[in-house]
Formats: sequence, structure tokens, C-alpha cells
Amino acid sequence: MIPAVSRSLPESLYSADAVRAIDRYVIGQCQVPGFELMQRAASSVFRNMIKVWPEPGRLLVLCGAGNNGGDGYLVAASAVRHGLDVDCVAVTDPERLKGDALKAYQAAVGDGVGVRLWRELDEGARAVLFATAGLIVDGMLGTGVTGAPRAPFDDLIRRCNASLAPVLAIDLPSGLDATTGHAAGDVVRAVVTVTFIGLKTGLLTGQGSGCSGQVVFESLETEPFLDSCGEQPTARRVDWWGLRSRLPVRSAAAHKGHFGHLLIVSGDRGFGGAALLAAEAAIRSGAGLVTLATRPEHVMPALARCPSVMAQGVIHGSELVPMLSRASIVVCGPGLGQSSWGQQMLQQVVTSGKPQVLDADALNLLSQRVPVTANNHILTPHPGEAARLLGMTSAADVEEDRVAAAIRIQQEYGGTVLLKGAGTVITDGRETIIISGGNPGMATGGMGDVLSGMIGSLLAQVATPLEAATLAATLHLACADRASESKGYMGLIPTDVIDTLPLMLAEAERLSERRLREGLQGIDDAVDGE
Ligand SMILES: NC(=O)C1=CN([C@@H]2O[C@H](COP(=O)(O)OP(=O)(O)OC[C@H]3O[C@@H](n4cnc5c(N)ncnc54)[C@H](OP(=O)(O)O)[C@@H]3O)[C@@H](O)[C@H]2O)[C@@H](O)CC1
Ligand SMILES: [K+]
Repeated sequence: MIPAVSRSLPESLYSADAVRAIDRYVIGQCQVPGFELMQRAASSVFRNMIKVWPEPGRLLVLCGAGNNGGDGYLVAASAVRHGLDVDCVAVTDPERLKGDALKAYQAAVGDGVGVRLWRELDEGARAVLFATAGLIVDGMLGTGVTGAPRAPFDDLIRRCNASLAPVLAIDLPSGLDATTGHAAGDVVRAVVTVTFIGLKTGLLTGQGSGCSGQVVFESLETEPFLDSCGEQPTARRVDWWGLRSRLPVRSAAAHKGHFGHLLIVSGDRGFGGAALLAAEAAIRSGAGLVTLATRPEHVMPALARCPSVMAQGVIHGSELVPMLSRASIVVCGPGLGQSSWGQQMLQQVVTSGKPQVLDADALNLLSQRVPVTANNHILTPHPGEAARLLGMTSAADVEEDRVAAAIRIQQEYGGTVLLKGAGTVITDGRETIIISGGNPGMATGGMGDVLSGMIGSLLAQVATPLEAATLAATLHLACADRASESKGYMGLIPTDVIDTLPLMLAEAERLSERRLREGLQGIDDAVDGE
């Protein structure tokens, strides 16, 4: 099997333009011919393909008119040389090919690849191609795509997605915008994507995280040139496995005062569960003290479920003032509602100037009338809330460019912004981070409340808001993934994530302590090898 995504991908994420500039630099300045790069690309695709599918059956290779198609022709040639059954289809006529792509086509034909023209096939022949394929190689559109795939690409993409055969995408799934992770029209749903030279941001966020499958990165031996070419990454990729051994190690002499006093302001009528989820997640993530300020009727259930939390009923905003003065961090938003109760609470929280995590209805109120003044907040919108913060019509507008949306919210509201959804984006205006991975089981009410509690808790324990948001979001996803192993996706609920927290944190604490003791670098790799 190919290695898991999280252990094998580089940190730096690039836009399509940046990767194309790196290509040009390597070809122009470093004297590596473009055709040589294309050959390396195709061999890396073939190598990975055989690793995952040692006996792929009949291979259907779909080739477009650009260099992505050129890669496809050379993969078909490798497959023929290895004695595989290959159907190679030119989606657009080979007369349109130029440069390296034309050279690749000629090399493939020279190696005995029988190339069939899509437009010359009748419906029966087209259907047979897809019905008999054991594996489809998508070399239709790469970083050169603009807008929604036009005919006949749109039809071919739909046939790929309807086929029972798995799809291996070359460089990126056809139809996906490599920079934003948005698909303007049809997009290939790949099982594996082998991507080259620079890891593209769009593979890991938005629709990209759903349609790229397992992403495999191949540098094509260009890493020595990355620094000198001057292209800057747009974001940094992180996951729990890379971060967990960096968890702060607790001294044996620690006491609860060292880990903050978190005040959670949450739970208007009908939303008591959100308050409980946030509070329990916070206490399970290591906060020294957690106070819950909620509607009086939620106090008894909160104490019954979680006696470690100090629950207090509040009716008027003024009752929050003494609680705020004792707190070191505040979380406000889960189940807050937008009635006058929620408005009063949020007003007090914002006025307090305390470091704060604002989520859910706190964000909706923020977008309407409550201005944030300090710069020490973490805003955690989902795409719908992000759209409201930005005055956009819908979540779909945000999903067109998630990184840009997160950066715009940060510029308008300050602080640190965590944009939820597959391929979570976090930015503090100086650095932008993308969390690779997504778990469909997390698409259920209450997951965000758990995350808010975790972020607040970690904010009290680590150095910066960016670090707290990043650790919490990666841990939240890793817990959901671990819990899904036994609960699946449909059965996963927020308390499963909370129940998994102690186990995941215990593993991380052991690694962090070992790292501190033994000064190990790359401890995750060392442990994986055990
Ligand atoms: N040396 C290198 O640089 C290396 C590059 N490599 C590979 O090259 C890929 C980039 O190649 P590329 O630049 O040729 O673009 P590519 O993605 O093949 O598409 C261009 C074609 O698509 C067409 N097209 C565009 N939009 C469309 C739409 N909506 N619907 C339909 N058609 C559309 C467009 O047509 P046009 O718009 O010009 O009419 C044009 O014909 C990269 O992803 C990697 O795989 C590797 O080999 C490593 C070395
Ligand atoms: K492709």
C-alpha cells in the first residue's frame, strides 16, 4: 500500500500559478528539459499505480490536449511496455497537440500504444470502454484548466464518476482548480492523485479534499531548486500526527492555575446540549478550570453529566461581569442564540477584552451589530457563517476560494480565523495553515461546539491563538477519525470525539515526554517504525 497521506506529504502548499512558475524555472534556469520532467512524472504515476493496483486489469487512459495529456500518453506507453492491456483515448484530436505533449504522443505511438479518438467512437464503443476498464487514468486536465470543463470533457468526467473502475488522477482530478479547491463544473472523483513538483493547495481543501482521494506527492527531483526559484507557498499543511509530539510537557509540580480558567458562555433555551458539549470538551482538553455560564435551567443537567465543570445560571449580562473578571479565556457562541439573552452575553464578553473564542451565533451577531474591538479573538465560522461575516449571499461563495475567504475575514475582523469544513483553513494574517483531511462523520450538529471548547482550553495552555486553533482542529479531526474506526461515519456523534480525547492526548503526552527526554527529531517516524 502507498503510505498514508498525513505521513508523506510536504508542508508547503502552492497555487497553480506558483507551481507553473517553478516548472518554468526548473526548465529555463536549471536546464532540465520539459520532456524529461514529463517522463519523470509519468514514471512516478506508473510506479505508484502498480503499488496500489498490482493487477489493474484493463487500463483506460484518458488524455487531454495539454501537458497533462502528455503525461497520460507516457503512462500508457509504460503500461504497454509492462504488458498491460491498455485503451488509450485522445479526448481531443492529437493534431492539436504541441511541444512536449506532442512528443509524448509520438513516443507512445512508437511504443505500440493504440490511440483511439473519442469523437470517432460511437456510443456502443464508448460504453464498452468504460464497462471493461479495471482502472481509469485521468490525464485530461491539469493545472492549465480554466473554468468548468467544456464538452466533451464534462461528459467523460461524468462517465469516470459513474464507472465502477477506480480513477487515478494525474497531477489533479480533472475539473478541479488547483489553487482554490473549487470545481466550477464536473470534476473527477479520484481514488488516488499523484501530484508533482509542488503540492497544490486545492487538493487539500474544499471540493479538492473530497475528490482527490489519497494524495501522493512526487517532487520529480526538483526540491533543490525550490528555494532558489523564489516562489512562496500560499499555506502550510499540518496534521495531528506531525504536531502531537510538540504538545507542551507538564511539570510534575504543575497545578490547576497553570492551565487557565476558561469561561464558557453558552446555551440559551433549547440549546443546553451545545453548552455541555463545549464544556466537557474543554475539561477533557486539559484546561485548569472550566466555568459554564448558561441559562439557569441547564445548570442541574450540566452538573449531573460533568461535575468537573462549575456551572452557573445567568439571566442578565451584568451577572457575567464578575465571572469574566475571574476568567483567563472566554468561549462564547455555542447555543448562544440571537435573542436578547445572547446579545447581552456577547456584548459583555466582547467588552471584557479577554482572549476569546467566538463561534456560531456569536459570529452571526457579530456580522449584524456587535463590533469586536480587541485583536485577541479566534473566530471559528463554518462557510455559512463566513458568508454572513463577509456579506456574501451564500456558503457557496465562500467555497469558491476558502483560503481567500478566511484571509478576508481576518483582515476585516482581526484576530485569528478558523474556517471550518473539509480542509480547515486557519490564518492570523501572518501565516495560513490548512489541515489536511476531512471526516464525513463530522457533518453533524454539535461537532463545532466540541471544537470551540477544545480551542478555548488549548488557548490557555499554548503560546499563540494560531497554535491553539491548529492543535485543537487537528486533534478534533484525529479523534473523529479514531472514533470512526468503531462507530463508522453515520453513527459518529460529538460525544464520541470527546470520549476519544483522553486516549489521543495520552499518546501525544508519551511522545512529547519522550521527545523532551531523548531530544528526538521526527519522532512520529521513529515510532511508526517500531
Ligand atoms: N513541463 C511541465 O510544465 C510539466 C507539466 N506537467 C503536467 O502538465 C500539466 C499542465 O499542462 P498544461 O499547462 O499544458 O495544461 P493542462 O492542464 O494539460 O490543460 C491545458 C489544456 O486544457 C484545455 N482546457 C483548459 N480549460 C479547459 C476547460 N475548462 N475545458 C476543456 N478544456 C480546457 C486547454 O485548452 P484551451 O483552453 O487552450 O483551448 C489546453 O488544451 C500539469 O498539470 C502536469 O500534469 C508534468 O508533465 C510535469 C512537467
Ligand atoms: K488530471
